[in-house]
Amino acid sequence: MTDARANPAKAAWFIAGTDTEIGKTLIAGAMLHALTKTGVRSAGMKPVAAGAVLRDGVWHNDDADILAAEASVTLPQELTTPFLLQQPTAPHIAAAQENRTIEVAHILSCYRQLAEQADTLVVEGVGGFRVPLNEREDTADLAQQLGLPVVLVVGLRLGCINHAMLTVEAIAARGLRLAGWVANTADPYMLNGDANIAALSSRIQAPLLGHVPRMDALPAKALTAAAASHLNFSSLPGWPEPLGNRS
Ligand SMILES: Nc1ncnc2c1ncn2[C@@H]1O[C@H](COP(=O)(O)OP(=O)(O)OP(=O)(O)O)[C@@H](O)[C@H]1O
Ligand SMILES: C[C@H](N)[C@H](N)CCCCCC(=O)O
Ligand SMILES: [Mg+2]
Repeated sequence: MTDARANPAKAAWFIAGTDTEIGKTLIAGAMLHALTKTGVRSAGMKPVAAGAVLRDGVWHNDDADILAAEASVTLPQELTTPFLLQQPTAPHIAAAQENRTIEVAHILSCYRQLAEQADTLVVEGVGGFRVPLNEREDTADLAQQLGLPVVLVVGLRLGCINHAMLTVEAIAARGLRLAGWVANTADPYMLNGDANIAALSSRIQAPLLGHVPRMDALPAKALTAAAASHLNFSSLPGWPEPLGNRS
């Protein structure tokens, strides 16, 4: 089987999370924001998006729109989000409601086409790391078949240490490289946030890319830029040099 690994020229990362609604899109958007600033062609992919609204005859999903707004190249939504589903629910259920079947093979085909048109790609997962996509496959299979280094977003709240360790184990079990992790404040009232980050740091064998505090509600673009200011992605494999350093 050919897979996305066959294209070594591209730098790309898979954004996984400890759960749904813990900041994957925020961090993926921040990555794209930082990539776009380096001057490379950047694109986002949210291959499976559950929850869409119809505006002016076009189906929109917030995650897909946030990633597209931060990317430096505009690519067709049929490629960046091949499975755009209406209901905000578990994706295999949302797909069944529309008599559709999510196919990882189709996502890989779209990914390869995107990789021809961008230098860097940020691929956001859906929910936690083992969300079913169909009767046979889940998001971990998608990550494995893409073969990308993984960035894990840990949503800081009580219970996240266990969720993070289970996710780290599942990533390793699929032979994937955990390239870095982000501590994102999901619950601003969590007790002992720093001690929780220290506990995670001592157990996760990958660099901490930064700690994003709980920020004020801002428009999506401002929130993404604010998140980026707390993060340093330069240790990620394939991360481009800043514009001024390239010859
Ligand atoms: N550090 C933060 N400060 C302020 N708001 C945040 C922060 N992290 C996340 N949010 C907000 O919380 C909500 C959920 O975050 P986000 O959409 O990034 O989660 P997700 O993990 O991508 O969820 P999904 O599984 O649906 O893709 C969003 O409205 C986002 O702007
Ligand atoms: C709709 C939501 N925001 C996500 N996009 C989908 C999360 C699916 C979680 C499924 C599960 O693990 O039970
Ligand atoms: Mg998201």
